[in-house]
Amino acid sequence: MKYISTRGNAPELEFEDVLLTGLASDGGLYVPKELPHYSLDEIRSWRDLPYAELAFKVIKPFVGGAIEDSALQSMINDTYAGFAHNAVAPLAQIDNNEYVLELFQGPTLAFKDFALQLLGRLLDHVLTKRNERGVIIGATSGDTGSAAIEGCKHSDRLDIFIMYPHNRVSEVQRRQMTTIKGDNVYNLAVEGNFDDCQGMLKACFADQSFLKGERRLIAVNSINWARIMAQVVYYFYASLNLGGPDRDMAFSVPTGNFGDIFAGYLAHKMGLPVKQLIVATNKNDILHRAISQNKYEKHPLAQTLSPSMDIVVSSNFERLLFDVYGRDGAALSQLMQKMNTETVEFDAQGMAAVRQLFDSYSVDDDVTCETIKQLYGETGYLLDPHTAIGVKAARECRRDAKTPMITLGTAHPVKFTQAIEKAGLEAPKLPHHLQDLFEREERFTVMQNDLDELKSFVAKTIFA
Ligand SMILES: Cc1ncc(COP(=O)(O)O)c(C=O)c1O
Ligand SMILES: N[C@@H](CCOP(=O)(O)O)C(=O)O
Repeated sequence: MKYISTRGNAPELEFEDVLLTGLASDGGLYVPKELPHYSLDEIRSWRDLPYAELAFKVIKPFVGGAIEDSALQSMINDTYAGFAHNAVAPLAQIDNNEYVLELFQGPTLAFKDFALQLLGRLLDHVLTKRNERGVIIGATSGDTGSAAIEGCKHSDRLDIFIMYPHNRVSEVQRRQMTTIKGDNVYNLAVEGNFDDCQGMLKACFADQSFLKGERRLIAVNSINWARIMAQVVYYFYASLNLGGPDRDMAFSVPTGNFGDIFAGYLAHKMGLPVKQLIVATNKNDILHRAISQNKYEKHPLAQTLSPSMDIVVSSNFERLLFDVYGRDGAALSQLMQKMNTETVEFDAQGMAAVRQLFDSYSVDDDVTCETIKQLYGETGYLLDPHTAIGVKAARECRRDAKTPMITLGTAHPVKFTQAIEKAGLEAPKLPHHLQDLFEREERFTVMQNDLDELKSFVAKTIFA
């Protein structure tokens, strides 16, 4: 499998090199040159597979021959054996034909575990084979950070630096990152927001001279293709468990960096019958406005009760726009420059095609809390605020009642007790493995929103 950059001016890479990078050298994101496509018969034949076996089927073509089958299958098996539920991604029914796909059964209680617990293993495997060391710099609004640290903390091939917006993640999220003991783990509390952190991360890829050519810079955010690849699997899994591929499915996806919903779009392009994908946003609704009004206009980032989705510059939207612009890297490159500084209207025909599959909806904090309360009252099922935004959007945007509607349950409610309490409900208890989280010692460094400070911190640490 070959990978190309969305901006059309970077070398084509094979899987291993895509895994060991982040942004392409032209500033774009890597995507497969050609996607695998499956017939309904092939997809149907996967119906009874356990999650890890299905994951192997879906992931293998993206890896190509880069990793032997037995090693790949065993990394996948080990990854999902660490999840709390035997089904790995169980479906909870919340109404007639309406479901939550629980993607929070992994060790850090958010959907990020699906890709990041595997990514840590893949990175370690490939770096060991090449006898190389890598530096991870990651940006998180709360969940990617802890999942990446959990996935990479055992690797002596990696140093991992995670930037998060100081005082803008939940207390559980922060403690999940800052209490991990590991000589290779550094938490950086940046005086800024998630966009600032992600902006610095991208700037590090653009100029890597601070690593003196001695270390490889690797991304754990969804700009890394391997993240998206692993997230495609659960769309197939959910559908197959509800009668797919012999019926259409609709998915509502709490959205920030557009990685998770982009994985759903890929599943559809790979042959899975998907009737509707709903982009569910909080008050940071740039994607909702872009899709519903064809107007891409940045508003200042708002702090909400769903902090993981407090994102304005949504990286993976570029991967969708690449298709909207007929995979023309030069045209997209110009467009992306324009989107940094101007309000942009996208190609009308391309956006009309997008709207055949995508709908969007924005939910504010009050309605998020009302949704948590209402669903708990109806069913006794407790939603986290991000998933609540998905459920609300699903109910508002549903096109028909016959198609099963699956909201991606992106996090466990215990991570976001502020919203649960604001909804007038009692916060759940931490699971057993995190029971002493509030007694553990924290380690983090507060840092200005300053690229030079970040680069010199990283360089000083790894070359000490
Ligand atoms: C709990 C939760 N829900 C939803 C999202 C949004 O996912 P994406 O960034 O892939 O759009 C995130 C983070 O990105 C998250 O942590
Ligand atoms: N919500 C994320 C933000 C980063 O998104 P990613 O999927 O690109 O890693 C977080 O919780 O960190």
